[in-house]
Amino acid sequence: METLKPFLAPPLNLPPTTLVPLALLFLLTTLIIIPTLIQYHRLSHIPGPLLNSLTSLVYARRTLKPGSAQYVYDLCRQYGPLVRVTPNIVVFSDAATFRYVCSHKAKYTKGLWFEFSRWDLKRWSCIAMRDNESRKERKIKLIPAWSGAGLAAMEKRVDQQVGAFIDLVERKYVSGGSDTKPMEFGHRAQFFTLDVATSVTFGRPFGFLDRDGDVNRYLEITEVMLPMFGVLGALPQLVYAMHAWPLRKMMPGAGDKVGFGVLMRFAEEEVRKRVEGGAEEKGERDLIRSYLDNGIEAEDVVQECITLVVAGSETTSVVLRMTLLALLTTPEAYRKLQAEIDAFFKEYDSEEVISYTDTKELKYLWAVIHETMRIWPNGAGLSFSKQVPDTGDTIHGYYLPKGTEIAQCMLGITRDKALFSPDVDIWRPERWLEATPEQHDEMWAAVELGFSTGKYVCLGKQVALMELGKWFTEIFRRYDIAPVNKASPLKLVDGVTWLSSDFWIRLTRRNKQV
Ligand code: HEM
Repeated sequence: METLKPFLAPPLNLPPTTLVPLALLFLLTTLIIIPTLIQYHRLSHIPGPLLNSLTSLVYARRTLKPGSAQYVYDLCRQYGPLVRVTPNIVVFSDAATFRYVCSHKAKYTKGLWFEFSRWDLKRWSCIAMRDNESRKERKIKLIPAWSGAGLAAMEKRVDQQVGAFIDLVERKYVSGGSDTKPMEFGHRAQFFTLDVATSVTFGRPFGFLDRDGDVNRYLEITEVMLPMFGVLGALPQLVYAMHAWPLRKMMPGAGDKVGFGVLMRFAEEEVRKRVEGGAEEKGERDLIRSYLDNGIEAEDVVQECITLVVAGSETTSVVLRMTLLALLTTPEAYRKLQAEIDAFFKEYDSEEVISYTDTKELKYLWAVIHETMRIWPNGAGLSFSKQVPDTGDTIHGYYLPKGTEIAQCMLGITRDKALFSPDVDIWRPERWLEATPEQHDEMWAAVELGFSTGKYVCLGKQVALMELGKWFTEIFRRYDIAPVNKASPLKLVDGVTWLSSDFWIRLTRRNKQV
C-alpha cells in the first residue's frame, strides 16, 4: 500500500475545480467518444461522408428540410454502389440488390424502423413483424383475400369511390365561363384513396368524399406525423424511447376522440361485429371475414385493418397528384392521353366505370402512370430498411456485419441511365412505348420495386393500380383540367414521400360529354 501511495495521492489532492472537468471528460470519453469510435470503426470500410459515419444527426437534420430524398440520391451518385448514410445505415441504388435483400432465400429481416408501425405493443400486423418465420406464417393467411373473388369485390369498391369522386365534382367543382370553383386536389386525392382503403377494409368508406372534408381530424393529425417518419428513418433507435413510458402514453390509442385513435377504435368495433355474427353487406365476404376465416386472431385482424388504411392511402394519392401535375405541365402528353381515352369510348360507350381489364388496352395511360412512378417513386426517403442477418453478408464487395441496416435509394433505381436512356430526369411517357417488349418488362420490373418485392411485396398493388387507371380514365373522359396557379401549380417537398400542398385545379365539363 505504501508503494501505491504516490500514484493514488495526487488526483485525490486535486481541487474540485480541476476534478469536475476531469470527471466530465472521463464521462464524455466513455459514454460518447469511445462508442462513437467503435461504431465508426464497424463500417469504416464503406464509403460515405465522414460526419455521417460518426453521427445519425447529420442525416436526421437533413430530413427536416426539403430535398432529403435528393440528398441520398446525390450521395449514391458521388460515392458509388454502397454508401454509408448514418453510422449504422448503408444505402444501395440498384434493383438487383433490392431483389436479393427482399428475396425469400436471403435471411435479412425487417429493420428497426418497422417497429414504428406497431400500433399495439402486444399485437402485430404483418408489416411490423420482423421475425421472418412469423411473418411468413401470417402473410400466407393474408394473401387469399387479395385474389379471385376478394379482388373482384375490391374492384367494385374502387368503382363506387370513383363514382363518389365524380359526384363530388358535379356537386361542388364544375367551373364554367367566369365562374371558377377551384378544387384543392392534394386533399381530394387523399379523400379518394382513404375512402377506397376504408371501403376495402371495412366494407364501407369513412366518407371523406361525401363530406368533402377531414373525418375526425384523421388527416390533420397524420399530416403532422408523416414528416416525423423521415427523422425516425435516420434514428430508428428512437423506437425504444417511444415504446417506453412516458412517451408511450403520448402515442395514439383507441380511447382518443380524434385522429388515428378513432381509426383504431373503429377497427376494433368492426372486427368485434364480425366475430359476434356477420356484419357484411348483403352476404358479401369482406376482407375482415376472410382474414378471420383464414385463422388470424381477432386482435391481430384489428392490427391488419389499421395497417391497410395507412399503407393504402398516402402512397396512392402521391401517384395521383404527381401524375396529374405531370400531365398539366406537359400539354403534348395531356392531349395524347385524352385522345386515347376518347378513341376507346367511341368504340365502347358505357356509363359504367371502366373495368381494370379494359384499362390495359390504354397503353398511353399506363405509360403515363409508370413514368410518374419512375420519376417520383414512393418511399424515396430512407424508410423500409432491412437488417443484415446474424451471418453477416457481402454486398458489392463490402462486408456488412450482422445488425447493419440496409436501405434502397429508389431514385437511384428508377433513374438508371442504362435502363431508362440518358434523359432519365425528364418525365417522358413515350419511353415506355418506344421500348421493346423485353426492355419494357425490365423497366417496369425496376419501377414496380416501389411496391417492394419478394417476401415484403405490397398486398394492395393491384388495388392501387386499379385506382390509378380507373380514376384517370373516368376523370379525363369527363373533364378538362387546368392548374389555377400557373407559376407554381403546387408546393412539393421530398422526404419520406412526396408531400404536397396548395395544388389548386379548375375542372370544366368537356364538350363531348359521356
Ligand atoms: C402506389 C401505391 C402503393 C405503394 C407504392 C405501396 C408500397 C408498399 C410497400 C413498399 C410495401 C412494403 C413495405 C415493406 O414491408 O418493406 C407495402 C406493403 C403493404 N401495402 Fe402497399 N403500396 C401502395 C398501395 C397500397 C394499397 C392501395 C393498399 C391497400 C388497399 C396497400 C396495402 C399494403 C399492405 C397491407 C402492405 C403490407 C404487406 C406485408 O406486410 O407484407 N398498399 N406497400
